[in-house]
Amino acid sequence: MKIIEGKLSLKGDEKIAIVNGRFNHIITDRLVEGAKDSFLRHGGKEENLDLILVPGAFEIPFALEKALASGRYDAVCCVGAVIRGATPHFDYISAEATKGIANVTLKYGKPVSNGVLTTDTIEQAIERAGSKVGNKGAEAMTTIIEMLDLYSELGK
Ligand SMILES: Nc1c(NC[C@H](O)[C@H](O)[C@H](O)CO)[nH]c(=O)[nH]c1=O
Ligand SMILES: CC(=O)[C@@H](O)COP(=O)(O)O
Repeated sequence: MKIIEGKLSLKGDEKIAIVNGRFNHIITDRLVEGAKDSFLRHGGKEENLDLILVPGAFEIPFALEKALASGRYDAVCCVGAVIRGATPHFDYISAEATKGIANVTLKYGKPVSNGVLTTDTIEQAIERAGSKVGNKGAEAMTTIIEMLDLYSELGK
């Protein structure tokens, strides 16, 4: 059986954007740091990495659409932090952000990852932004690095 999977390495010329929802920036700043660190450690060049900032997770799909439509990027890493409050707002924001990212991704056929935290508590978010559970921003970047290599494997 032939197994086809992407390697965790970049060629060095890949142009990647991070789309970050600034809401809960105490958390999302750490997710961006993790994503950037993963990009550089896997062979990416800092001049090929753009950071696109939007107010919150709800606006991520819009920025993702514009970034991919521009043709400037080989892949996009989305990060954000939706943390439950006292009203049902959490359910709507997290659902729309997730659905929006998925819908836009399918439109362009380029690797996109979803590093948007959806947590019940700030503690859970802290644990996923570079402490006990890891850094979901770094994981999201590593995902598109693997997917970029898989795409090139499949395109051969
Ligand atoms: N509560 C959170 C939000 N809310 C803001 C929305 O994302 C959006 O910016 C607003 O509704 C205006 O359109 N955003 C997050 O990223 N995280 C939250 O916890
Ligand atoms: C995810 C949210 O929108 C949430 O943080 C807002 O908090 P609240 O539901 O208390 O207004």
